[in-house]
Amino acid sequence: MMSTLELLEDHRLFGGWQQRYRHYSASLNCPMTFSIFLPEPRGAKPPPALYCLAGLTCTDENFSSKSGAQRVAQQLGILLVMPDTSPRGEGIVDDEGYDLGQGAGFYLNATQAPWNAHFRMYDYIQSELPQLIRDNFGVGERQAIMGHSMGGHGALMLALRNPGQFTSASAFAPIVNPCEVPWGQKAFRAYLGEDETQWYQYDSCNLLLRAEHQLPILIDQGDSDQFLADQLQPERLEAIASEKNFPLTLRVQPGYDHSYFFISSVVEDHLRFHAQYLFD
Ligand SMILES: N[C@@H](CCC(=O)N[C@@H](CSC=O)C(=O)NCC(=O)O)C(=O)O
Repeated sequence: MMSTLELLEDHRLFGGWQQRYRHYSASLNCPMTFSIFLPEPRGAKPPPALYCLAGLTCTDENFSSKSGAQRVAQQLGILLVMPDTSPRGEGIVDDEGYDLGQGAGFYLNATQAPWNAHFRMYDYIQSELPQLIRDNFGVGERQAIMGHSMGGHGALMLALRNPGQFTSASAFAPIVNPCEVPWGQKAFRAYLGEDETQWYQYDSCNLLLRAEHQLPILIDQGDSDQFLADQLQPERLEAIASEKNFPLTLRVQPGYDHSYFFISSVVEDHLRFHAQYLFD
């Protein structure tokens, strides 16, 4: 069934258009919102899409209002898709912690009650939303994915699990080994249950160990990030990549923390990185 889009906001921005839509999601079984940046058309070729996944406590509006990515997206001719981070609203189960429930979907398909009624962010980002974007916007075939923190986990995990779907992946301060850190363990136990073998399919370190298909990956990490030691540790993924000759670049940025001030400082590099693979 084709989902109807309700336009919520429409702004001119850097020569393109920043819009926000609501639609009914069959994967999540509830209404969802997403933001999208449409660059000004150039020539007959439609723009490629870059999916931007946000982190814990975020909606689609954190990336759209704080990253500053649209200026370079307009220059390069890249369409940005900024999804919400979970199902949300009345009637959707939640948790009192900021790191579980609404705002903390972890880009997976929950198998455990009560979460499994709505929390299917993996299916939403992997197939439902890209199809919706293709059906409703002029968009090219190529797509790439990036994300921050929990969204960095989502971007890397989705790219590693779906060979050929994304031309490149990048992340700002990602959770790379959720099976081994408190944020991931709490979420995976609640959403996927006690059987840890069910967790591995959503863990980028585990996926990279087994990956047979390569794609270019860029990771930026601030060394003053308050979550670096306990939750992130991107050097774990870098070590596996180096062992496998996988094209992953980890850049450690001195003095930067976990905030959108960090993201906005390096986001231009990420768009230019993806542009190398999104265009002929
Ligand atoms: N409230 C929490 C921290 C929440 C937080 O820092 N969220 C980050 C993403 S963290 C990993 O996914 C974020 O992007 N916040 C929104 C923003 O606009 O900065 C705490 O108190 O520790």
